[in-house]
Amino acid sequence: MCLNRMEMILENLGYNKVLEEYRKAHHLDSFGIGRVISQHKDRYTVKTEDGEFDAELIGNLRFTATNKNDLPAVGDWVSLSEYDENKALIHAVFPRKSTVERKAVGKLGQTQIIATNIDFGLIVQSVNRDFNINRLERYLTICNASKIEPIIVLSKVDLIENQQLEKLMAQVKDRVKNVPLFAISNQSQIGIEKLKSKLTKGKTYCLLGSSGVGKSTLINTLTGTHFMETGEISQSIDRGRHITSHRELIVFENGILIDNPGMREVGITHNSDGLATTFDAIQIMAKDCKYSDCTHTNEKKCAVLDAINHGGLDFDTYANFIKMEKERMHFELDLKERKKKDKDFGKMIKRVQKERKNNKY
Ligand SMILES: Nc1nc2c(ncn2[C@@H]2O[C@H](COP(=O)(O)OP(=O)(O)OP(=O)(O)O)[C@@H](O)[C@H]2O)c(=O)[nH]1
Ligand SMILES: [Zn+2]
Repeated sequence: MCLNRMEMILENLGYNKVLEEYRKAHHLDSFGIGRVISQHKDRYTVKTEDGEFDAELIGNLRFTATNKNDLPAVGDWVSLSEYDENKALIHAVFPRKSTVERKAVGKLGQTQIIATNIDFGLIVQSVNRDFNINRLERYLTICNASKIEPIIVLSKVDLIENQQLEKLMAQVKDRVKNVPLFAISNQSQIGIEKLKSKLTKGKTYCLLGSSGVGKSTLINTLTGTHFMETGEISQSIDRGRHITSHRELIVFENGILIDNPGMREVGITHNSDGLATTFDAIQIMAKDCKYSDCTHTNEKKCAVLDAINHGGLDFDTYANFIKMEKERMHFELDLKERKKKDKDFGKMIKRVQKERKNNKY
């Protein structure tokens, strides 16, 4: 297949056939196409074949959005038209292949999109203070729930002895099966080339992990640039985030990287598939439980509890599963409650409207 220049540039940004077909089917050919690389409130930076645009939504798009999550987010493909030098209007958001979400802080049962159209999640965990397999499983669950392929990156390996690293790697492999595992150091550059060779042009990688594990530094190491301000430099300014040169989505020769500055706390939302995939051993065992709605906590003839008693299931894995399952149930309850509130509110509005109509003469 012979690609023209536009297609080449867009393909490096992650553009593909599915998006092109959508564009044709929805008669968006007359608009330009680009990818949202950063967002500041209702302003977006959109990267296109002609460079970067400062873009806003056309009014219609803003008013027809039923939910905040319908609006563009970092990673989205959009149709746009230029109206001034480097200024553009966004007319449409393309359907998303995947979204990474988290629980919206302080908002009952609501989610907030972190990034969209992600192919892989680079779960970064540092081998010193941050190392925690339960948390690793939590991030794996988020990936699985979001239909994103996980890759585990143990960082800061310069801080420990080789022997200790081998022990940690064995621990991870023991609990987490079939997920690629890399050990790297931004400091000594160990493992960087190996990780880089695993990344592919045109694929989008979202960095996930606690604050301070070295995500921004890893982006700098991989791209060989200083796109990201890292913790050390910017600690004095507003706890280290968002300096103006900051770009949330970065294109380099081995793919597209999205940093994730917001990932302070990771919560499990309503998608139960994520838990099932992460804990598929438990899910398979659960088929043998006597009750189909078994909670695996106190039931008789529970295959999962049996497995623990007979050494067929690691207790820590089980405990982590139960903890996250509880969180998921809480989230679901919150969601139901919010829906009910919305419904009650809708009824109230209707009633008031009716009363107003009846009072007119
Ligand atoms: N020893 C060592 N320190 C590192 C390494 N990589 C990063 N650091 C340090 O760890 C600190 C945090 O690094 P960042 O890259 O800012 O971490 P981050 O994950 O992006 O943090 P947030 O932006 O808060 O999410 C900085 O002081 C880095 O210099 C490494 O490989 N080895
Ligand atoms: Zn059971």
